[in-house]
Amino acid sequence: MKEPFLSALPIIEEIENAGFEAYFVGGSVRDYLLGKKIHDVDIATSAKPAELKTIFPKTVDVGIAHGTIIVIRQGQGFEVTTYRTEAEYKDYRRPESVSFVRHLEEDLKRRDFTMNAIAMDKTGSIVDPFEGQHALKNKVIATVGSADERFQEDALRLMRAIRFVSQLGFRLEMETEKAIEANAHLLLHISVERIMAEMAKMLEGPYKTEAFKILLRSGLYKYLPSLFNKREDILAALDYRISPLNENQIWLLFLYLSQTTSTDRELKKWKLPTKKIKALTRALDYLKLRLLHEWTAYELFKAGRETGVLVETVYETIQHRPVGSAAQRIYGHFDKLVIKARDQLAVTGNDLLVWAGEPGGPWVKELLEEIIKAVLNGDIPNDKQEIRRWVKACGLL
Ligand SMILES: Nc1ccn([C@@H]2O[C@H](COP(=O)(O)OP(=O)(O)OP(=O)(O)O)[C@@H](O)[C@H]2O)c(=O)n1
Ligand SMILES: [Mg+2]
Repeated sequence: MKEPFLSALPIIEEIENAGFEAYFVGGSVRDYLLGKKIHDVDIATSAKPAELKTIFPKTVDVGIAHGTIIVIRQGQGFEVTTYRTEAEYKDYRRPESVSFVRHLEEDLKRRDFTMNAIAMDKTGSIVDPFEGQHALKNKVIATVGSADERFQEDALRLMRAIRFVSQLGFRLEMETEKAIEANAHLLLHISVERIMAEMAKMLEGPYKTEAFKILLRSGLYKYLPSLFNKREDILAALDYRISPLNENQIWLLFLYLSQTTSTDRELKKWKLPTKKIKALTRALDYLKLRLLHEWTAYELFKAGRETGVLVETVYETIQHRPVGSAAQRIYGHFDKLVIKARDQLAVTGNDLLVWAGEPGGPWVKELLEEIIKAVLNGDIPNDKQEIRRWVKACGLL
């Protein structure tokens, strides 16, 4: 067995030594069987949280009502969850509390998709009562048992199904897709934060074009917080071009396509971090300029490298051109800028004050800006005396 399972093995062994069962479950087993990179291992056990606490001296309660604790071993944390069932799902969300059960199969039965309902013991043997391996082999996403029931237990699974399409390129089994359509409205019961977390993963997936198609076809898009939710026309027009774009690039493309006049409000509805909202709003302004003309040295300097790449990539997408060389082009442009940061300018605000012999004020910042523009545009070299001469000659001082 390999990492990261290897370092979690002692946890399973200690639980077994205490007379209980424990298995690797969920995404780690799925990704392992797919030969993909494994993020975090989840362990499911027949031991209840209180019993786990007698086995392990160091634990952290993270979701004890859901039966999840973190076991700390040699400074590393492992999520261990007691077998549980769907007895008390309410309001189409994860339940407030759960009923614990003693059999693995009962636990696997209430998981979302067959590919996520596979368990693996400490020797690497697979327990797969719902034919999850078959689904992996056939690249199919299918719910465990009744699709309506699974989506009604936790409507976030509607989004999860589609984000797995985006990440894995699998297709949805027919009943599962029909149930997404029939239950789409239940997404309204799910918090924006949880929807956003799935959306972020969806936007990073290599098969996002397909995911968007299903979002549209199933009608699920109508129940998203904003931006993607009203524009059937835009969603229908998205094609292979969006597949190389990352999350930020897609938000920017969408802001542009939607022609929204209230970027801030639309993005706030998704509860995006304020910093990200600001960055996207700023990028949208540069994108509008870029659509009018080629970057000027001053604009690129003001935008900065990262925003420059973001804007240029989306610009190329809008122009129906491949985005492959956008970043390199911006880096090349940026490298040629006479100054790349304000502190590289040969004069400071203080110099201006001394030259003018006048008290400070907004004029200092304004004049510095004029100088920066002139230096970047190549009107004057970045040299203190030359700048002084230029400022005087222009009558700016
Ligand atoms: N709404 C949900 C969320 C999770 N699960 C179950 O809990 C496991 C772990 O959940 P999570 O870590 O959220 O997702 P993963 O499938 O592990 O995907 P990822 O690789 O993105 O973590 C899933 O595999 C699935 O068995 C579920 O049944 N229903
Ligand atoms: Mg996981």
